[in-house]
Amino acid sequence: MLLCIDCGNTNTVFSVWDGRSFVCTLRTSTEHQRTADQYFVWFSTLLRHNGIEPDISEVIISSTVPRVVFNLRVFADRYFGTRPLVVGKPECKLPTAPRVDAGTQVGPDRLVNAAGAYERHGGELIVVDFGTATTFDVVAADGAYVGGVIAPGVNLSLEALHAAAAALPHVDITKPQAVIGTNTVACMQSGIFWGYVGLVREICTRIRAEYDRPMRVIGTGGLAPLFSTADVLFDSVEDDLTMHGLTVIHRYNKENP
Ligand SMILES: Nc1ncnc2c1ncn2[C@@H]1O[C@H](COP(=O)(O)OP(=O)(O)OP(=O)(O)O)[C@@H](O)[C@H]1O
Ligand SMILES: CC(C)(CO)[C@@H](O)C(=O)NCCC(=O)O
Ligand SMILES: [K+]
Repeated sequence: MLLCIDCGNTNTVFSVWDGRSFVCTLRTSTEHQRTADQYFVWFSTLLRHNGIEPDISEVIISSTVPRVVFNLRVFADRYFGTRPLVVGKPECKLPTAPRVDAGTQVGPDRLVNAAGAYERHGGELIVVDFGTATTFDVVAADGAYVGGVIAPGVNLSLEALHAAAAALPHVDITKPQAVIGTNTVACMQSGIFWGYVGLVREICTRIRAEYDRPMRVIGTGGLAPLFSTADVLFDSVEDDLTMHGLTVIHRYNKENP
């Protein structure tokens, strides 16, 4: 089985692919101190808890945090006897090379999202991912990542508000009943929720105008379903887009050694 690892700045997700579907998905916070042995204890315990034998023969990693990759490589080697494919490294090929400024290191999660979305939908897409950052990835007709937008993530904006203003509490993100809040929490929730609805709508409108072609918009990440209840922001919402992209890139590398 193939183990797909998506390491974000906040969370790391492990998903086991049996060739047809994801049989198990596990989430842990991203910590660069975590050792290969710690990963294995956590991973094998939870797999067994889910009734799955940790029978992993291949590993693919996408990491936005460079320093966690070393221990994940040791984990793959020590416990599964395999050399992982690491997205963004020269030995990991992409189905279509990105077209960006020379020397730019595109976040591997964005390259993976582009590959996953293209495989499902074909070209001319905007992928919106609500992770630590809210990212927009533009996918051309041939599947290439050709640029995008990086905005602060929803949780990050809320945390910044709480951290910078003594009287502002920590609040959870929800869709507020009204735009005009009549208490502090409601005011903050409204600012974040409707502010991000506007941000997503405006950025997609401007990308479409600049690109000057019809484009479909795919939403992904933990908060995409919540934002899709507010407005017609997305043509489709997919919670497994990054994981799907990892299987696409893995297959491409197997078929094009
Ligand atoms: N209503 C909600 N309010 C706050 N957070 C939510 C809500 N619904 C989902 N989430 C959060 O979304 C997160 C999952 O998002 P996702 O995996 O896309 O990004 P992340 O893990 O936060 O960031 P990264 O991938 O950059 O590490 C989870 O941490 C979950 O707590
Ligand atoms: C923007 C994030 C943090 C989103 O996870 C990640 O994709 C990243 O670190 N990117 C590097 C810069 C870039 O994508 O252009
Ligand atoms: K993510």
